[in-house]
Amino acid sequence: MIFTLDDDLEGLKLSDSESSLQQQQQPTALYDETDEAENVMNLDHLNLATEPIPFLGDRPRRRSSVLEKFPVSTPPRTRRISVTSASNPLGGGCLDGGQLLTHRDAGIFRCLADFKPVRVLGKGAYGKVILVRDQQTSKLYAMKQLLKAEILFTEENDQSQKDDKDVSKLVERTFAERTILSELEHPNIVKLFYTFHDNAKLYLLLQYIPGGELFFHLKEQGTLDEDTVAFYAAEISCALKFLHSKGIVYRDLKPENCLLDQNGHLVLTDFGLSKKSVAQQEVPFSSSAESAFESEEVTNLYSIIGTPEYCAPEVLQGVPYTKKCDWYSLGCLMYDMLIGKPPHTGANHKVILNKIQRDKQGPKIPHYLSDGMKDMLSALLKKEHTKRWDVDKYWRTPTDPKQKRKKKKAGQEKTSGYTSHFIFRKIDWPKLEKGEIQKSEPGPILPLITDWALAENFDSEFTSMSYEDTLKGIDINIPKSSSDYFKGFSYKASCSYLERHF
Ligand SMILES: Nc1ncnc2c1ncn2[C@@H]1O[C@H](COP(=O)(O)OP(=O)(O)OP(=O)(O)O)[C@@H](O)[C@H]1O
Repeated sequence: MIFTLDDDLEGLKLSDSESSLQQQQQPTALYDETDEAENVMNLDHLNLATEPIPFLGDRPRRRSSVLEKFPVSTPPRTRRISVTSASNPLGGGCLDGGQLLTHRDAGIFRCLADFKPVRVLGKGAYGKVILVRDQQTSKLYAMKQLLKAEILFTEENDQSQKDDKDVSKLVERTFAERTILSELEHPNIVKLFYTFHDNAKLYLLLQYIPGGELFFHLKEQGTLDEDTVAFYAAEISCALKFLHSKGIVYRDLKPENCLLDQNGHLVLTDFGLSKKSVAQQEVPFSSSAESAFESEEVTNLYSIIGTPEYCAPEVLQGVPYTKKCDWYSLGCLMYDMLIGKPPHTGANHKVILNKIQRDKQGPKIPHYLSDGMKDMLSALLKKEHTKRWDVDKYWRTPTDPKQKRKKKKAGQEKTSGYTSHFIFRKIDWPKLEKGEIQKSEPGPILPLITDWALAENFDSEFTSMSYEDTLKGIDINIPKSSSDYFKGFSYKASCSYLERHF
């Protein structure tokens, strides 16, 4: 039985089966005949999922869609992540040389036998995330597992390998999460300590964030008050601004990917869909790098990727897009925290895309929100990205009197300083940006944690799952030559990094 929270669909009298049948038979033009011709968009090339979105209780879990514009040659569930280099500029080890690492390698790398499973924390499209205990140190980690077979074989026929070009592209993208996370250190971004692989899987050993998903807390509380939303928006903004300054577009912001740490601070996880722009890869973080990034707009991306409910319209349209798509997603997430659902929902992804396209002025913002919050949401949720607030550019109000602000005309992009917005009046930005608030003050929601190993803030749907299968070798006949694809995946954070964070 599929439900939708969406008012527009509530009036439909069709039974579920009729409704989904009709949706599948509908032509995929987005507007009806009364709409302007230039706004009509054909979605056939997107190979959109029309299967129902899984519904769990009051709040449905949103799955990432991974779709490509040119062409849709691999199944939509195939992980599509992209990065052009697997190098590690921060000095972690990378020595596996392509052999199948089922053994510990001279004490440098870790292997599966080093970790004892405690319980399942979550499940994504490509495997489970398991809470594990390091047998040597008793420290807890979140172990994310990715099945190699998902990357190497097509979904229609598990025995047929994809062609070489396809596979190497997908493998390259599989490195993205490992590579991007190994280069980052930010209080609101999850830390990566080790990666390794064996015959069947790739493993990422991440910092365990015990407060659970924001999704879990939203499910419990329904909605959050404006001050709480402003606080989390500020923490997410710090993380996004940091990522953008490194040339990384996050692309999958949603409550399922926002975790709360033990002090109630927000930590972004799941960088599987993130993308690092080519031009930014070797550029260190500096003001000049930032301005080069702004002027070049090098992150013109094309992959249709993310979770439709939180995706910017330009991403869904398959036209080139930039880091601004993350600010639209932040608007969707804030809307969700305030209202209890993202701005556009529907029984399947196609319905959601149609609604976003139909909503010419952007989503309707409820009248009961404060004027400040309405102003913020409307600036972030501008459908036309050229009119959307360029938060990276207008992060602070300029102090230089020569940089006088032009008066903003109605409908135009906002040009005032983001951090000075009224909704952030209680945020101490200098302390937040330095990571001092994250260390010294509790966040607005303090997760209940009696014992870290109990994972009390994670859905029992996952914590009650069996993990036996996830820690056994899987008997999959992966050709030996395929091992080369994963050469360089194993990684260990530098000693100083490990010391700083444990
Ligand atoms: N570092 C962590 N600490 C605690 N829990 C985590 C951590 N990383 C992930 N999880 C849990 O596991 C879930 C799935 O992780 P993640 O989103 O990285 O997997 P995925 O396969 O990429 O998922 P999806 O297919 O939805 O994109 C998260 O939503 C979260 O509940």
